[in-house]
Amino acid sequence: MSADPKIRMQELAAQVLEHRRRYFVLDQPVLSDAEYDALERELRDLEAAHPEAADPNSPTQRVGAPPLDQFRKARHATPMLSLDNTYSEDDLRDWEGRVIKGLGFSPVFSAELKVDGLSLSLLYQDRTLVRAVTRGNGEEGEDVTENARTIADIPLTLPAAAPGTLEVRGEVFLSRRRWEELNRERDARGEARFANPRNAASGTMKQLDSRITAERRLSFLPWQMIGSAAHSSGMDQLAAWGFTRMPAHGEGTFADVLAFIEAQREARLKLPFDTDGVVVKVDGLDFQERLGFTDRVPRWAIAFKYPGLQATTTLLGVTWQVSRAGKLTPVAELEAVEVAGSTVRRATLHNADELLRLGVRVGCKVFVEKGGEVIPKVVAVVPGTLPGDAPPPAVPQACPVCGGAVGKDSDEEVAWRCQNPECPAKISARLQHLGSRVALDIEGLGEALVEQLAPRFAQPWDVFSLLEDPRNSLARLAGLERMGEKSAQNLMTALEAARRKPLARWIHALGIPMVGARTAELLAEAFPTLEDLWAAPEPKLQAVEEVGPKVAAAIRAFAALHPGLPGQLAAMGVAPEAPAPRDRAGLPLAGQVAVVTGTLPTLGREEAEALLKALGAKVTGSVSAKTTVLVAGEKAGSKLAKAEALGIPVRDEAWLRALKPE
Ligand SMILES: NC(=O)c1ccc[n+]([C@@H]2O[C@H](COP(=O)([O-])OP(=O)(O)OC[C@H]3O[C@@H](n4cnc5c(N)ncnc54)[C@H](O)[C@@H]3O)[C@@H](O)[C@H]2O)c1
Ligand SMILES: [Zn+2]
Repeated sequence: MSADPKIRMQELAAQVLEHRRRYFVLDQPVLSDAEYDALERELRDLEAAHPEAADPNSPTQRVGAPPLDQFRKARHATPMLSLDNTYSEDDLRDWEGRVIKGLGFSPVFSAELKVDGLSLSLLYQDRTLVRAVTRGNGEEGEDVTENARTIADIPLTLPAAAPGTLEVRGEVFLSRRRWEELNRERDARGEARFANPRNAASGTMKQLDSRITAERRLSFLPWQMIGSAAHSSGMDQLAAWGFTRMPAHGEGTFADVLAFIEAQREARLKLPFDTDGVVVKVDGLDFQERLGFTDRVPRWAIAFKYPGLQATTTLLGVTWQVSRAGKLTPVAELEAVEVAGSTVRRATLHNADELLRLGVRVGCKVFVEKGGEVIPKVVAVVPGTLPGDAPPPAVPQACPVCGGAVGKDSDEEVAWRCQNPECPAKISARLQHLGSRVALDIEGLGEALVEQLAPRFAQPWDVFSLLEDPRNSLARLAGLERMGEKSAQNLMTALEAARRKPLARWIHALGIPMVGARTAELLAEAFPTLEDLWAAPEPKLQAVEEVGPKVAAAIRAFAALHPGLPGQLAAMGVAPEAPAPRDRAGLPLAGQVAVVTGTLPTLGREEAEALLKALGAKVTGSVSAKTTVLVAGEKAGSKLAKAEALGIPVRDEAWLRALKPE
């Protein structure tokens, strides 16, 4: 790196050009966007500080990259520019300042999500799509009309209300899901992964065979209608003519824009596709025209970018974490890197199959991504960084926590598991489940405490042994990390109360494979105590609604593995509260087996089910010969058909409400 600004500018310009080629032409970047943006920013800043030494042909003066030779080139009637962009609110305020200076007042702004794809210009003549062109270098792009025709969101013809000639610009993109699928196909063919959906979309638009493009199911969202009186009204019109409207958008004052940016910071992460910011535009065309353009960008628009969710870093090693039910998950140990404001040192590699497909080797560089999920993940290897000699990381032969054997439960299973039933790692996952809100709801039994407690117990329910010698337990608990006397006392109180929680919660809390909350509830109704459940032979278990041979076998296996459990729990003072079906006799729906389906006019599914239960009915999830009534709403499907076929009476919400005693 040179200290001489002129030489440094040349270095940077060469790097920027090379990275643009990799990104725009090859669709195989080796930097994250944030890393690339930093290079371009440094070059711009140097050029601004040393205008006399700046190269007039610098890439900062140009848009994108030249069009590819494989495609026919087409000129844009109006240049397709880029957007000025910023990561800071201060810069955004400065931009508003310049707009006010240009116009004399602060106008109405529009704000909408910045979809991370590639821009496309669509030309309609006689209300028919005649040409689709990529941005290219802004002056001319690639004619990709055949490929554009395969995109379902792009209308091939417009309704009579639309003008005969029309140019629409917008973003072509791939959903995250399609990107992942596409990468799997590439893995299978030994091709490098696309680092992100944007690269995948761009690669797809450059397919010479439009049948391939069609298979990949690209999407399109418009962000400009050339010539419309205002941005917002143009977008409304396009929506009326068959285009999809940007999912999040709004118009208003500059303060509204700032609020929109805040609101979208997290909300956008729930969308099925990537967005990298918010585009803010002066809404009115007359004002846009007064503000005009620089060589490269309009003055009337700016992109506010959220901190990039991707970074590149070096893979230092692969470790294995033993998670719930003994599953072994590979974890990437990374050279520390900043991603969206926090330091990332570890990222998930999902499972052994994905690890293999990703093709990582210790020492290579990887793209890591922090999306909507809590745990960052490794998404792809940075092309050209695989060390030649390192072997692929292997699944460990022994459990890294307990040293127990590692295996798969069945051939179809993706996950490798520790086979030791008493592995402390498993105990901690099961203890966490036991205390979770859906199970015994033991307040204070959080992750940090569970981690510390688990190694002391052979089974999760042994946590109740703490109640045997409360004084001693309190002292021990209070001595644990992040615990004090008060929280120790609270935990003891919560444990005491949990001993008398309903039987259904207890059955669920034990962690019997295949027995969820709902099955537990049905079992609790059929077997008033744990002893009864433990003693039940398979046919008796299968007589319970929703319990098939697999679930019955799982219950039997669990009981066989822990034969003394009901007695052991009773000895610790556990006395689950049995459901009270006996006093149901007088209720209007006593003895009925009900199923709810479809959308009811006012009641939610859970509310309707709760009401049915309160009225004495048993509620199940599927229609069978045992069902005595089906409560159906709008859009009821196969359950309704089945009930009708079986001659089961079908009722509606009004019927249910009428039964309810006021
Ligand atoms: N990783 C790398 O190596 C590398 C290299 C080069 C460029 N890049 C990335 O490419 C981008 C630069 O490309 P750019 O010049 O196209 O700028 P840009 O993508 O940041 O912004 C301009 C583009 O935003 C798109 N856009 C999406 N939603 C829009 C909306 N609602 N309204 C208007 N436009 C909208 C349009 O296609 C427009 O052309 C940056 O994100 C940069 O990080 C990365
Ligand atoms: Zn283990």
